[in-house]
Amino acid sequence: MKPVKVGICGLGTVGGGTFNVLSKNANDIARRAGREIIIAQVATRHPNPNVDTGDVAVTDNVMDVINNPEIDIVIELIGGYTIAKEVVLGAIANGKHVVTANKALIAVHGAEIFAAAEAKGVSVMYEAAVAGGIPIIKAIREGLAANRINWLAGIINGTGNFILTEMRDKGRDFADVLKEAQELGYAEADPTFDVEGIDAAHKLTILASIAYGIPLQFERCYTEGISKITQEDVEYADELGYRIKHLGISRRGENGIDLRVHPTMIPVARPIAKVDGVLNAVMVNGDAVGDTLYVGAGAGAGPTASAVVADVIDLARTMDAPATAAVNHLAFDTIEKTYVLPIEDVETAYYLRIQVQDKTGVLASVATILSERGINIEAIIQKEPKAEDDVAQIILLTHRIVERDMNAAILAIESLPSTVGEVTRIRVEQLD
Ligand SMILES: NC(=O)C1=CN([C@@H]2O[C@H](COP(=O)(O)OP(=O)(O)OC[C@H]3O[C@@H](n4cnc5c(N)ncnc54)[C@H](O)[C@@H]3O)[C@@H](O)[C@H]2O)C=CC1
Ligand SMILES: N[C@@H](CC=O)C(=O)O
Ligand code: NA
Repeated sequence: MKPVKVGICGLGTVGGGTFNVLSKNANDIARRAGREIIIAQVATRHPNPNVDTGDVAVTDNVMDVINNPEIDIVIELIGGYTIAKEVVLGAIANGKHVVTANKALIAVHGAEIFAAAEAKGVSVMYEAAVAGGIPIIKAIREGLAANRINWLAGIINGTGNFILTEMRDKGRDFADVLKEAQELGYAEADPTFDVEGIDAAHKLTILASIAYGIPLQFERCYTEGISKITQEDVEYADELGYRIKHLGISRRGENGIDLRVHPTMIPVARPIAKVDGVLNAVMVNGDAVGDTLYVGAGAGAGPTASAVVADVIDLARTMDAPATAAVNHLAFDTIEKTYVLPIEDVETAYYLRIQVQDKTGVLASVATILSERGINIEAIIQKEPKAEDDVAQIILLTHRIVERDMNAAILAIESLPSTVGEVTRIRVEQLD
């Protein structure tokens, strides 16, 4: 069969990894794809010291790649919404298939991109966009295709998981670990996307869309990052038999679907609680299969390139087959109408940490506030002040309650004369 020619736009962490995997494993890849895959051209702003481009044509103008008539597949690895979008839409307009790792672009502009691709009869593939090297898109779309998906939950940001793990295991400082994650190529160009949960929200938006057949609706995803997690909370979680993980969670309920990214306390006995460092993990529950768990590296050159190249191989296998319709995300005429629940309507259990000046009678007042709102307490720890001028702490685990009621309870607790500062709240999930 005629070789497939690819053009790579962006030669940074993922672009460099993709170039190297395509070059190093060329023979295995050709065997699996049933044809040779040749890198015809690369567009990049900066050279990559880890890549020897040899005699491959290199340009600094992405339009050279998009307009190169030899190229069948454009691989977009620049990132962001501007040039990346031009590259993707330009490639589609020129009748080329696209592979991208850009979750921000897919989550926010996916509907426009997939519509353009459908109209042109080409495919846009994005396995690398969610959970890096884990073939989670393939698992949900193909492996679990028989199921009605009930819920999914995952650690889907490698940088965040790396930070939380280093904080817990080595007591390291947040900023210091983030810097290391950036040096290792895990973090987004703007690392607030990682630490404030935006990157995980992009990924959850994509996962939920495929899992439930619903539109991409990033703007409805509740998003909370890890930047407010303290060493204290990490230690108290341990004491209670829990781990704090930054999770993306989506559950199909009677009244709608929840779509939320936030720090979550999960029982230490759950396998996902032990998924540490840059590893990602996604649990998916389907009505026929039950619980499934997928674990692997969520960021970095090699793991992400693994997913990018797998998409290229998939395309190489199928793109010239007669009557092969482009597979683009969802069939648009089957998209389900759904209601994404506002976070106030979502029900979870809670960890609360309340700082108090004088404990006498405070616990009773807190218990009254909670019970008046139907909130049951599961466990309590009280911590004496560490120094004379320090505050005492009351740590509570509650049963499940709708967030609106918990918000009201927290406001009331914060208004008590002996409460100091804001109440810390972390949502708790059993994941069963
Ligand atoms: N780093 C990681 O572990 C992962 C990254 N991703 C996604 O992959 C994409 C790329 O990320 P990284 O490789 O980390 O970024 P990077 O910053 O390391 O690389 C970006 C590349 O794009 C090039 N570039 C920027 N503007 C350009 C322009 N106008 N024309 C030509 N080239 C241009 C730069 O020179 C650089 O080579 C992003 O969408 C990111 O979200 C997805 C999964 C994992
Ligand atoms: N910045 C992202 C990269 C992969 O998607 C992460 O840390 O997970
Ligand atoms: Na993936």
